[in-house]
Amino acid sequence: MPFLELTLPCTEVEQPRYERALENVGALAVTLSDAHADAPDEQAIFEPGVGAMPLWAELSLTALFPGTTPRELLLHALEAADDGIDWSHVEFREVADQDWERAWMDQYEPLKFGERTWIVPWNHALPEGADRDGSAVVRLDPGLAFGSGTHQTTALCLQWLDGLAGRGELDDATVLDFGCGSGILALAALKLGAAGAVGVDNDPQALIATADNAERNNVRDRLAVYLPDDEPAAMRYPVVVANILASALISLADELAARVAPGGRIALSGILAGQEDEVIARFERAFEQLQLARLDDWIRIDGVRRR
Ligand SMILES: C[S@@+](CC[C@H](N)C(=O)[O-])C[C@H]1O[C@@H](n2cnc3c(N)ncnc32)[C@H](O)[C@@H]1O
Repeated sequence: MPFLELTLPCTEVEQPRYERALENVGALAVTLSDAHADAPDEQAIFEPGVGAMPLWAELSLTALFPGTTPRELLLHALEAADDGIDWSHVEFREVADQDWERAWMDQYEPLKFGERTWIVPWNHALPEGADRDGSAVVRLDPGLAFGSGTHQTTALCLQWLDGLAGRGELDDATVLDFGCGSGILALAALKLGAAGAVGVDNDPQALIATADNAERNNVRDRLAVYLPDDEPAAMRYPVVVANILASALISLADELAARVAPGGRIALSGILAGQEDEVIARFERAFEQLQLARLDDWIRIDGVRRR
């Protein structure tokens, strides 16, 4: 079935409001990308996903509607949904479904993180090295959820988990993956020795992708998935990883801190270089030994929950 694709520029601040309006008028999927990613390579790095995050300074928001949707009617509906937004800048084009959803996966190759962590596309042969004893292999089909391993923010979290495993700090732990997307981090933690994992996401499609990937990796019985309000509030985790936007980390700081057991560890990702001080300022009361790691323009902050 062909789709009608709507694209419009937006800023990180505008993004949630725009996304809400698009979803309210029935968008099948809403995706964000770098407004200046013209080169095919950059487009390939972008991971399509319902509820994917704004990860760049200037964003382009793209929404998908059934191909039969009349454009004029859609614009009227958007104005009715939120007349405070200037919808005159939207652009339309028709796309075939395979262009939209999965074309990028043709370039998806196995990836190694740290000493032993492998992310291998579900349909790909196991690469040399991944079959060695001690390797932790996650078989992944991100589907429409964010989290294939190709984004720097995910890579920073996988490297962190791999490092914890190297020091035996995941053994028997239950890991909370807040903003689980495809489930990539929760699954990596399980493969690296965690006893259990909990994936939380506010996008129901991400929870489906996470559960499917858990089945694919034969760890479904050790992984629970929840929408944020359903996750048992009394749980305290020795290891928490949250790869969401800096602004979301800042507003969720107290909630996330409350989830980490005293002496437990947290890694925060999705932070653009330049945003780290603001994030540290919100987390330093609850966490000590804060450390920064950087990959390209992206920062990871990790720390230990004060006792
Ligand atoms: C950048 S993706 C990370 C996916 C995966 N954990 C990874 O590292 O690749 C962020 C995920 O967080 C989810 N998310 C964003 N804000 C959230 C919130 N306030 N509560 C729960 N999930 C959220 C999004 O739906 C998305 O799946």
